[in-house]
Amino acid sequence: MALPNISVFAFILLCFVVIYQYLVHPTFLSPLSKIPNAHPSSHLSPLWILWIRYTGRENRTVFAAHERNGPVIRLGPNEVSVNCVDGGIRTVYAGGFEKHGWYANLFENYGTPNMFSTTHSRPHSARKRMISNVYAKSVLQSSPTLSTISYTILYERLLPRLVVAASSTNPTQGIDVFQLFSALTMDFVTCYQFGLAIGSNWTQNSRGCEHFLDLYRDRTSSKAQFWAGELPNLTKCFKRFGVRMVPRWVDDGNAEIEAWCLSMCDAAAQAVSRGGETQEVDVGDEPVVFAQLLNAMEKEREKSSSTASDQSVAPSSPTILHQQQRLALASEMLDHLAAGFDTSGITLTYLAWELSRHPSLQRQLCAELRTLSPPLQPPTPNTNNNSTNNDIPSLPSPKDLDALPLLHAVVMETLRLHAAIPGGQPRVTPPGCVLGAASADGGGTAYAVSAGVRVSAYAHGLHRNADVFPDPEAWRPERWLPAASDTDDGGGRTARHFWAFGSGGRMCVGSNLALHEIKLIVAAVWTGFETTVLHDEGIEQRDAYTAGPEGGRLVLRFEKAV
Ligand code: HEM
Repeated sequence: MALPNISVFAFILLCFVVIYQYLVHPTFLSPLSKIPNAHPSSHLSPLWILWIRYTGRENRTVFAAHERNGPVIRLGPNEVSVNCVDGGIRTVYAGGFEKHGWYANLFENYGTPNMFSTTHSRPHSARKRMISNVYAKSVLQSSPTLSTISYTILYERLLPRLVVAASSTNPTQGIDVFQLFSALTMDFVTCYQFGLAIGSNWTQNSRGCEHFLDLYRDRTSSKAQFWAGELPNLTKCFKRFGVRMVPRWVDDGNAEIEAWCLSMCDAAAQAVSRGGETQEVDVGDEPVVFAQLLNAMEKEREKSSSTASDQSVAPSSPTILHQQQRLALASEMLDHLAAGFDTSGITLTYLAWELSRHPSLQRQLCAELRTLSPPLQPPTPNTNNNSTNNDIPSLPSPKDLDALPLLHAVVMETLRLHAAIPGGQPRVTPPGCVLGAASADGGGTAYAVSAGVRVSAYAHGLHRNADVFPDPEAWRPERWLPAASDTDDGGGRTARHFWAFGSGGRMCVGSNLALHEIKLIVAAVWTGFETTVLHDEGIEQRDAYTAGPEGGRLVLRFEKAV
């Protein structure tokens, strides 16, 4: 008789524990219970937000939930989202909260961490110190290598293509600029990483570019990212039993991309060692980013081997890299290459789309670009002496380019409305975290949040705050002109809400390179040409972490500007 009583008692106890753990605590007792739910089930289970992510609706849905419930909302039992500056991005990102494991799940290459995928602050800072110098604005603006690369890409690769396109008499013929801009930005970033001789030349190799973009889109497809990023253990477990949540071709494509980047790294390592021996590397062929990281790693290795008690660590030659170092370099390079080309290509595509639909603004921009000395336009044939040689063109100064107000406004407004990374940037709360802000007039609420909670902000939502950006869905570059910013504390509020590059210690390290190359490319296109839209079906932005056009293309017609 005693046994059944014990089992009944144990069963009832178990029910109580389950009810407490999964219902009472998350609903009433957890510090998060005071935060408004994005969905009626958010406090009980992560299933709703997982489903929203799986179906590719996260950015829009989370923003709509913020509109209903305020700047701090609960997405799941252990997850919140913030959509404000004070008590939001200032606390989380400027506060140095560590990255969530989602980054390591998705962004490691060769099974090796890199700056972007590293979750903990200390190893991240060590890597950042090694490399960030080459992306500093002053270094980029004075780099003879970047200047040679820019000249080659714009004058020898891009402008001849545009001249041919603009001389076509067929009014239905155009250029897929999503592909063209992806090619150009890939060429910029890989040539700065590895030098002109090793970096890509996709601006003149559409087939190669198309093949890579196909592989890359499989790698970044919503479903592949969902399984690998959100449910990595389940995905691995399924795979062990032969069920592939991420299709084999995605893994094969990844392997091909990794092999391509590794081959560029190996070639760059050889170029560095040849340069060390002969000092005869052309300025445009210097592998700036790769060499910077390689040298920093070598210094680090020498320092640790001289302090190590075991002095038997063999010295390495840059050409014979240890496999571990070789993969660490390649993982970093592949990350910069991917982070760099896709985001800038997307930005240029939306900028081109908006400009092509705003012809009068296009003409104003053209006039501004023509004030540059020299303007960045196709070389004119030298007719004075009947010579067939063209005048040798040169580039405008980076500082003059950067000082053009309308160009800057057009770029900023595109980055606001069509942020290339509109998705959540997940971090983890430390102990003693408070989110949201109680204002002096009694409005707003501050919430104490326990440690270990996933917290994200989204550029998609921050950039649609109608108090800061009136009529937020409209593309209005004038918001960023000096006259407009005079009206709101000198542009401080708009600047604080601008989050296209993130903020804090994990903010985009390549933002200066991105802005520089984007402005150069815009100047090269719209100084001498006018564009109109031929095909823009599928131009809506994907709802994803990195978000290009749904249709994967935008076809524009190019004509010579008068
Ligand atoms: C328009 C162009 C670009 C946009 C909108 C952009 C945006 C961003 C954002 C939002 C982040 C933070 C992401 C997060 O924490 O989840 C980031 C980080 C990063 N970006 Fe960019 N990016 C651009 C161009 C570039 C370029 C050209 C490079 C490299 C050459 C680059 C390299 C990186 C790296 C390495 C990180 C990680 C930084 C760290 O963890 O310390 N990005 N970017």
